[in-house]
Amino acid sequence: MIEFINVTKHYPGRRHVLREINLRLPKGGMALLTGPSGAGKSTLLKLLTRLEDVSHGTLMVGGVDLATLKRRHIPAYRRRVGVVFQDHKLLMDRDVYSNVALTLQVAGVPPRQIESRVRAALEKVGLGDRLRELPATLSGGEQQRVGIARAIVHTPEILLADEPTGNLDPALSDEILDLFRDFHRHGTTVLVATHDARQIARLGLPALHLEQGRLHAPKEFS
Ligand SMILES: Nc1ncnc2c1ncn2[C@@H]1O[C@H](COP(=O)(O)OP(=O)(O)OP(=O)(O)O)[C@@H](O)[C@H]1O
Repeated sequence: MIEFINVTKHYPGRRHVLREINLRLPKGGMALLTGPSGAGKSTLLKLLTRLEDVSHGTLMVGGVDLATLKRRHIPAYRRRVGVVFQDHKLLMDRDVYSNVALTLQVAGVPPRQIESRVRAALEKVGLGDRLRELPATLSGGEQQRVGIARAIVHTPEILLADEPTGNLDPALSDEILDLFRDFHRHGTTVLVATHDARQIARLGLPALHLEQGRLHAPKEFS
């Protein structure tokens, strides 16, 4: 469960970016986060990953109050929350396998577990036979799949994505968003920020709409 209770966020020297957000996204639920550029979508996702702190209010994720989460517990928390970015932030001089394995190595996962987990994650995104290729030899959609494999290799409870199809053509966008829906069907809580009106209409998923820092959500989410 993700729960925002009267959450407000402002950056130093700026007026409020998010205002009194109230939201309950149940465990295993999926929603799209929509709204115009600058509405605060990325900021809301950054609060969930503890890249930014809440200014006022309470944010609970899977029973954890993020305001009181100790710095030393942040890495363990982040393993419970996978994140996919628009520009996938891959290491271009490392192959597909290494890009995904690195996150397990950094987390101190025993080396004998790493190979099977990386292979399983890459299988899930349809890249099980591309392990030794460099990102530059993959299409944009395939690179995004590597980013998704990296986000799910810890089998997170929650998967967040910030404009994951921003650079992709419509067919590839469909594939990527269908992949997120598959993870949701397997029990992962999924929140995807997008301003792609076509996807919003096609997926028929609940839309949480941000406008000038205010959230407009269907009744069951508030
Ligand atoms: N680190 C920061 N410091 C100060 N202001 C910021 C910071 N990050 C974002 N902002 C401001 O907060 C507002 C919301 O930005 P945010 O990136 O959350 O919006 P968004 O809805 O994700 O936009 P886009 O769709 O263009 O990515 C913007 O006015 C932005 O300039």
